[in-house]
Amino acid sequence: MKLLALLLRASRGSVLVSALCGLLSGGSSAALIALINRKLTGTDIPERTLVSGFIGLMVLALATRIISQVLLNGMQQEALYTMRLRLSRSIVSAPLRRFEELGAHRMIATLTDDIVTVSSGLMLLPLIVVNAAILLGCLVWMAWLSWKLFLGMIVFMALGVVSFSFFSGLAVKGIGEARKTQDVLFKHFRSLTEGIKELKLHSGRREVFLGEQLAGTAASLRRMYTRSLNIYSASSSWGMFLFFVVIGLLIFAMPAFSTLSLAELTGYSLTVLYLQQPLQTLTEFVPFLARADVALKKVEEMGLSLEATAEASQAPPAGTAPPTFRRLELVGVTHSYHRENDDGRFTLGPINLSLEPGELLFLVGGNGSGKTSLAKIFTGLYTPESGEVRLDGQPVTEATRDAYRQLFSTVFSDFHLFESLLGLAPPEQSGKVAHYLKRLNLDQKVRVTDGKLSTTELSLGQRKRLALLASWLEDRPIYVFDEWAADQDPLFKQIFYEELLPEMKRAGKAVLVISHDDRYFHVADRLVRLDSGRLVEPESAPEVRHAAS
Ligand SMILES: Nc1ncnc2c1ncn2[C@@H]1O[C@H](COP(=O)(O)OP(=O)(O)OP(=O)(O)O)[C@@H](O)[C@H]1O
Repeated sequence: MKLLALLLRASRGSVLVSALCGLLSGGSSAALIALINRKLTGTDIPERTLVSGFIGLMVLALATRIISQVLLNGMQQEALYTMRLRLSRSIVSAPLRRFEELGAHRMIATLTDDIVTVSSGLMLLPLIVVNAAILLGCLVWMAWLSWKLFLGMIVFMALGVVSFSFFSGLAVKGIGEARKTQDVLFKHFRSLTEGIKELKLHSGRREVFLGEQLAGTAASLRRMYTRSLNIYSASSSWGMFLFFVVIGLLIFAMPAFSTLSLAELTGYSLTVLYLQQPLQTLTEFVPFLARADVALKKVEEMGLSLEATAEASQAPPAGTAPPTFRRLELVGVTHSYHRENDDGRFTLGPINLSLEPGELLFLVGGNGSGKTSLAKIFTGLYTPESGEVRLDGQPVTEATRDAYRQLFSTVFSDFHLFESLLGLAPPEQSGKVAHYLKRLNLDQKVRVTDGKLSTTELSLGQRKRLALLASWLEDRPIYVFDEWAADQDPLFKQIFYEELLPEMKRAGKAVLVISHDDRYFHVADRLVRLDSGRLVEPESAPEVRHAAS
């Protein structure tokens, strides 16, 4: 079972000690039953020995149960911790394109739902060990009481296990199918939270979304899980039925066929009855374990699929000065998007383009012409399918790509604003941060304390200014702004194009600006235009200035 393998990976030694304690605990419980049995059916063992044996076994069962559970609790939390971190690292290490293809909704489903399901499954393991040990101990006791009855009992148990496994196999298949549908449900949840305004404003769309799409998927999930759980319930009830058949046979049929004493039969029946509780617990846990197993498989598949494509390169250690450059070139680079079940295919390139320190390069073109995709190749977020990215004449390779990315500071149009500046604003930089906030006209709105932003609940334009602040603090040699000014008011738009960009240029920064603001194209040193993924003849800045005026 995958769950057990997960724990074994966390600590083989602790699993063994814990399993041993669990076995001892279960064994002591079974021995208690044997002792009670003896006492009830009459024995020549002295009363004192029985009482001290009873107390000793009780304490042993308690202590070993606690040790077993405490050890397993520690291990399961350790395993979860490792799993969460490993998966998060795999997500960051996977190529951006792989991440986009898998889809954020799937990763959220795995990081949250699957990991919680695995966690619940792991919590059951200590109880399973203890109950399995009780079962085992009772079986040993029953074999000792009468091996003939024991053989009969084993036949019934085998029948129970085979039929239960058959049915639970069907149910596990159903749970696997349901898990796939759960990904679709998470996609709908994402649309629900991100499209809340659109849904609120249009009752017709809301009803189609909630009543058909979301409800349809939720109903499929309900049907699949109910079916699986019903199969489990039926097979577990069938197990209980077999159980009573055994008791019936013991009480009514056995006396007719065997010479067993009443005391032996009573002892046997008592043990069989006691067995009901651990058996029931074990069968009831199976669906949860099956679900946890499916979830763990999903976590591992996601991890493996991300790790299989993980980038091998390593960035220089954090805190080292950002690298410098003399010339960056794209030589014949191409990129295309393939989508399953979609004939439409967008191809970018081949593109030849260069950038040098102190240069303001504007990248313009219609919607969907490939500007953002090109910026992703430029910054090393996408690997070109063909052609090369060259830094100071040297091709950027798999091994150097992460280090190459450290040249850039970007604000993409779907930027993310972290709540803290993540180490970008140590106390000695506080004067600089205050200066930038004032420059961005945010000093009345936002404070930065211990690197943490007082708020990110701001207008889109203001949030973009904060993203620019982070970018300034990164102080990298190359800046990329993807339609940064699109959400700024006219005054700040002008400040951006006519003050901030020229300042960056004077500071020796190379800046790639993706823009639709033709009023400001004259600011560019060079302007290149993309049309359906192809660079059209670069226009010179003076011509553009003429066209814009
Ligand atoms: N994640 C993606 N998966 C598949 N196809 C994509 C993806 N992103 C973009 N595309 C395709 O690539 C084409 C270029 O997209 P891109 O975002 O690079 O254009 P753009 O020039 O930046 O557009 P805009 O001005 O609207 O921002 C689009 O037409 C789209 O079909």
